[in-house]
Amino acid sequence: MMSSAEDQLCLNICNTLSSSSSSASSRWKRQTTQQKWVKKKQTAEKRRFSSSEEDRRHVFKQRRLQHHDVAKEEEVQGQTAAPPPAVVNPQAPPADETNGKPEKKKKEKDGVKETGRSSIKTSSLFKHNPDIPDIHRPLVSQVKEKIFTSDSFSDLHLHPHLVATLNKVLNVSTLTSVQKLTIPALLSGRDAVVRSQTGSGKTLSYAVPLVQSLQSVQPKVSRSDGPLAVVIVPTRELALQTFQTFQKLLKPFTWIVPGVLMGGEKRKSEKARLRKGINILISTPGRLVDHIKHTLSIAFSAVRWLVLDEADRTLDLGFEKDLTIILNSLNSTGPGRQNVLLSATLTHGVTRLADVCLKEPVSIRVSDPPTTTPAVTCEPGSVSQSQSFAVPEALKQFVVVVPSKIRLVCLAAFILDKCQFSQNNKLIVFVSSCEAVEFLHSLFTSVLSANHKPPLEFLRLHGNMKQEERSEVFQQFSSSRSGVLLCTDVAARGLDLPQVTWIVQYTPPSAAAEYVHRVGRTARIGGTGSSLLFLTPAETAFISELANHNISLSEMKLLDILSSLMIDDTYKGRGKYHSKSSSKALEQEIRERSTVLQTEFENVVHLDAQSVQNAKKALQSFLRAYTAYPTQLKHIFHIRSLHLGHTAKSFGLRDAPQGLSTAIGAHNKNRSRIRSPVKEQKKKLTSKTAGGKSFGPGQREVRLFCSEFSSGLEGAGAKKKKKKTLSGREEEMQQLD
Ligand SMILES: Nc1ncnc2c1ncn2[C@@H]1O[C@H](COP(=O)(O)OP(=O)(O)OP(=O)(O)O)[C@@H](O)[C@H]1O
Repeated sequence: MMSSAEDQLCLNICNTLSSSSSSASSRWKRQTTQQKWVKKKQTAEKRRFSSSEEDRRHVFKQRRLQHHDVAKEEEVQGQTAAPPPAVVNPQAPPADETNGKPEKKKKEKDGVKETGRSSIKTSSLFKHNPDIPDIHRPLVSQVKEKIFTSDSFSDLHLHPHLVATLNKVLNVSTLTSVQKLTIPALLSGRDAVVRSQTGSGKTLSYAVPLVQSLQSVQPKVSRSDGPLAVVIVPTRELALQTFQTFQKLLKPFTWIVPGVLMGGEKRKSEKARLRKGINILISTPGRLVDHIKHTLSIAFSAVRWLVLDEADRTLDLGFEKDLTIILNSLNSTGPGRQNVLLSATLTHGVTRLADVCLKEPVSIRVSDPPTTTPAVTCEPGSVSQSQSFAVPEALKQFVVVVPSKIRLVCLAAFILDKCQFSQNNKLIVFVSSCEAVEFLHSLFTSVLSANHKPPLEFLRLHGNMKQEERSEVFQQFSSSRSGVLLCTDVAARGLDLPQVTWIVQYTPPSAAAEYVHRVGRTARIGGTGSSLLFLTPAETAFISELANHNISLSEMKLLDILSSLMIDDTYKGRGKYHSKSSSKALEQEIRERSTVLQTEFENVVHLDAQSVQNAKKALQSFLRAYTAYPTQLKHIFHIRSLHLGHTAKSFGLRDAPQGLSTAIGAHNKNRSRIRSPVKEQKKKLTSKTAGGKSFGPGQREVRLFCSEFSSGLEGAGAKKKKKKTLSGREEEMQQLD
């Protein structure tokens, strides 16, 4: 029979299914939940039993050990008047009152209660959460793009060695839709603005005609000619990837030399390479500007191609200044050149840029618009203003609505489900700041990796890492078959990482376009993939915002995700649950296990002063990034709607930290909400280009503050000064290049 304390405990856990959970549970299809996790468990078991003999022995050994430990623990508990179970009723009399141990009394005073697991502190995870609203899913007609055509590269009258290289080295023979439209247009000498969905082969659509054109130049191109083509891309990793593509394409044309310039590399060695001669110059904007200013040997007199890949990003976040310098420099010396702008998200910014630097461009758009217009358009003249975005057809898009407090556990449960209990999943998790990436990386490595066999592999990528490490991680994740990459938006654009199965947006993107690029890291070139967007109950209007851009999401239920904690007993609750219990009991056990996991996170975070400090830093950077959402999304993502205490929990902090208010904004003590951080910046940016035309008013206040692609070579003083005014997201953006 249950003791009265246990009865109380049970009651309390049911009570903790308060507001949010109760409304969720009323919608919760009980049978389905139970069936779902039983099925999950069976699949996981099956997988385990079908694995190698060694693995099997290992699993059994683990289980034996666990049973042994549990038995031992029970034995000890039996001897020491049984401490309370894993989750404790906060209203129940403190443990020390029953056994009178002074040590426990002290911890109670600190607002921390002990559980059955040695020194596990409880966390009221399911209490006082906001209701999870019913999701309104507007009707959306998704924009579709056909990826492949029936034509092949050999139909394009390219140099036979180029076709052979495409077939044998790059393993491609059939043209994609965007390649079929773009390659002939560029071969005919036209400027072009190209929009097609992520992973549809845009790189080859400009790289093939560029190489075809340069290999035919007579007399033959030589290094001393300097740059004949300049390709601008927004991030270092993308620069590296693009450079590697050119290296492959140029195998038969050894006299044409590609080269890459990017922040983080040694400027001196780049200067030396420029002196020797680079014919196809791939660069991030900030570093190119740096060389324009400081490297005498850089000369653009022979440039006949300018490619701006991810052109809308190139214009985002106040980077127009760099682009103006580059265009000025090219215009002042070069002959007539061909210009190409590409992106999966053609926005008004790109249209303005097209007006400025393109001559009668062909507008190439591969899409089946939501209206009845033709499936594929290729028209000269004006560039499309459309704001509807295409996402890969085989991409399954999900959203989960999670109260702030439960976010961390929900992410962990999702990762465990995909990486521990299923096979061959490769996940990218997007987070809004470098510090938050660091925090999650170290927390998950110490809790999730340590608790599971084989250990889960977590990698991280963000702008505050040394370039060497960034490249290493990029290559490592590229070649791995499974694992989790925690990253900032530094990995959102253009990266072609093979076999990524899930994209998780743990913090929502700053715009629908960014959403498209993030999810575009999976389901590439006709492949399958899935994505999951985390939103808090206050942020669900973002679903309608995405619907405005023809993006439709299906809902994944929070409890479904958390139920993966039932698959094995690593985070077991009180241990009374079995598969034949009621579904109410199942929900209760899921919540208990979630609480056990959250408690483990909190224990690790509170292990020492340094790790508490790291969690606070991560929280602070998250809050700062939150203030950087653009004005038009502030009604969805406003710092005021965040609950500091709840948000702190998602960083493993037991309480809302003091002293954040000066950096983030005053902390409203009554409501525990965060006040608006800074007065919204009203000034608009209008920068002039070489042609004297304006790119138009900047849409984001952050444009005023930063040059996203700064090379990091400015004086330390200048850097320091800038930092004072930047938000977390902006700081991260500064590190992109
Ligand atoms: N014709 C083709 N046949 C098969 N694979 C191709 C073809 N063209 C390109 N690919 C492959 O498709 C993948 C995606 O190509 P790419 O990176 O150029 O896409 P993208 O449209 O630029 O994507 P994003 O918008 O995300 O930058 C690459 O691995 C590339 O090698």
